[in-house]
Amino acid sequence: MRVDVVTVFPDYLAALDLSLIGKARQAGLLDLRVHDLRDWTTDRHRTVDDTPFGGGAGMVMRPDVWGTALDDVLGDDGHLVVPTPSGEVFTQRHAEALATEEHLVFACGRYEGIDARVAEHYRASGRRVSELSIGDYVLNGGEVATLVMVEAVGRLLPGVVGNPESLVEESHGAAGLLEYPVYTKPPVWAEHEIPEVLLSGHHAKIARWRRDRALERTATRRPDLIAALDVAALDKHDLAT
Ligand SMILES: N#Cc1c(-c2ccc3ccn(Cc4ccc(CN5CCCC5)cc4)c3c2)n[nH]c1N
Repeated sequence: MRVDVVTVFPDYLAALDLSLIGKARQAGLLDLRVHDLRDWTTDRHRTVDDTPFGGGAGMVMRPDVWGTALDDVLGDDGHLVVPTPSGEVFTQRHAEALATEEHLVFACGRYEGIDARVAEHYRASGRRVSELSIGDYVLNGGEVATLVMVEAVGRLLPGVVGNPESLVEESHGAAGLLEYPVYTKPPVWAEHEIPEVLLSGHHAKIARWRRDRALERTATRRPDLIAALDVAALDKHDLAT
């Protein structure tokens, strides 16, 4: 997969040189390129923003600069991803769908956002465009959201995560449940013991206990997920354990 990121803060994406995503890049599993939007400006001040039509606080990012940048970077096959507080909330389902793409281009806005005609223009020209938000809180730009989405998508690519098995059982996995609690040595820490069933070696009981804890957590912390629970997948998951 090729991923391009266009931003006025290229250094923000340095974290993608590290850990699993960094290793995936070195292994050639992920071709990640970060671009400075100002490289497409034409004035001596390398201006990327201007005042908003209709008034209001702050500045808006110019469509002309973004247009020349994205025309260069999108190529024929790029799927444009625009992080924005007004986007659809990004979920594991979005990560799974984006992980099937050959080429993603993330447009990181700043100020009060990118001129709305940019996303409109590429959608109207038949391009796949996803305007996505990573949650209901306000950030200062799209870079943090891009880091989140590139990590969530990148780890789903074949060969990136050592044990693909671990991708199946995760929170928000196939059955849509939160993750069960995990423990490791020592068996007693600060007078806290390990749930006995986990020491039993009885795999069916352990799987059932984990499923029950996941259900409990989900009902307590994310009742909204219970409503959307994929019971069929849960049963399949249940039967498989
Ligand atoms: N993903 C994601 C995001 C973002 C995000 C993503 C991209 C950009 C580009 C600029 N900003 C800053 C900003 C701040 C406030 C507003 C609202 N204003 C009200 C009237 C006109 C705009 C618009 C933008 C961004 C924020 N925030 N939270 C998320 N989950």
